[in-house]
Amino acid sequence: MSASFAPPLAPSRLCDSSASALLPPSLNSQPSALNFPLSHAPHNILRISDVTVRHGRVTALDRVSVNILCGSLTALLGPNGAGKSTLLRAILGWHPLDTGEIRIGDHHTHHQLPRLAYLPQRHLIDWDFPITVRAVVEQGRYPALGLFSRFSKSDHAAVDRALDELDIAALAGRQISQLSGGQQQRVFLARALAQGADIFLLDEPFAGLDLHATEELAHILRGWQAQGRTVVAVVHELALAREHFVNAVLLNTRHIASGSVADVLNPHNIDTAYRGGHCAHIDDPLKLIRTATFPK
Ligand SMILES: Nc1ncnc2c1ncn2[C@@H]1O[C@H](COP(=O)(O)OP(=O)(O)OP(=O)(O)O)[C@@H](O)[C@H]1O
Repeated sequence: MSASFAPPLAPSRLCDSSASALLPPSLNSQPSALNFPLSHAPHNILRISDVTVRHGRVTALDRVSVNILCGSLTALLGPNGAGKSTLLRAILGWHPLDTGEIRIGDHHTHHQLPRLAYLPQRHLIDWDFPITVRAVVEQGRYPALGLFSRFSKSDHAAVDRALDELDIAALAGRQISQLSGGQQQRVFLARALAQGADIFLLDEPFAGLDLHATEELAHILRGWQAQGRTVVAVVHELALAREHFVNAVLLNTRHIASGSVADVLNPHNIDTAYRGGHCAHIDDPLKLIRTATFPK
């Protein structure tokens, strides 16, 4: 099954031809924050067609087709083992595809990797590693540097802008181990931003965040979307997806549904995704929907 959808909000500014004129002054004065040319109209920035990924004998994705519109804010949902992380990693080119193809716009992903920024799951990051906030954010510039290249003024400026945008400039000298979970998450988002990417693949960015940090992160992601950045985030809580996201993709090894959050998270789709797959222990999908519709 294939799906293509437009966000219900205004078209992405970075995705249309008048983008630079519409950008907020803070971004207009920061040309190197975005390293990629602006296109002429909203379009499908991620084109995932008939993708199968197997890990040995396990089929993680089975002929999944879905398009993600440029400048959209999309929650990627599904039960444990549904293939969400595999899909993000496949987009990054880290898993060979058994069938199908993934394109960034009209191009193969390997020509477009600098456009993609990835936030791994929290547990994959060594938070005790002795490194400062600024040094983590500087890592975002490394892929663009040659082997022995030094940081240029524009690299330092990109790091400064990312620290400012995530409001963590005051923490630049601190060790990441000394930060709260919400602050740590901002550091890694700043690293992604410093890279100059315009497509953000975030694996469970809300995991472990309290209500306040969740609200702050959602605010940041909505801001990115308003600026025309494309955000795809793995989300486990349906209520969170309903409250903070515009679009949703529901997976359970196969594509179940995609479109606006309201359309995707209906009882039928949730039942199909969570009962039909690995999560038969969820005995009341309607309860999930009630929770999703009326978050406490
Ligand atoms: N490196 C690997 N080797 C073998 N099997 C893997 C590997 N990575 C993932 N899998 C399997 O592929 C399937 C999809 O895993 P994936 O991590 O993509 O799911 P997920 O939806 O992200 O799950 P979760 O919500 O629990 O993080 C699972 O059955 C998982 O056990």
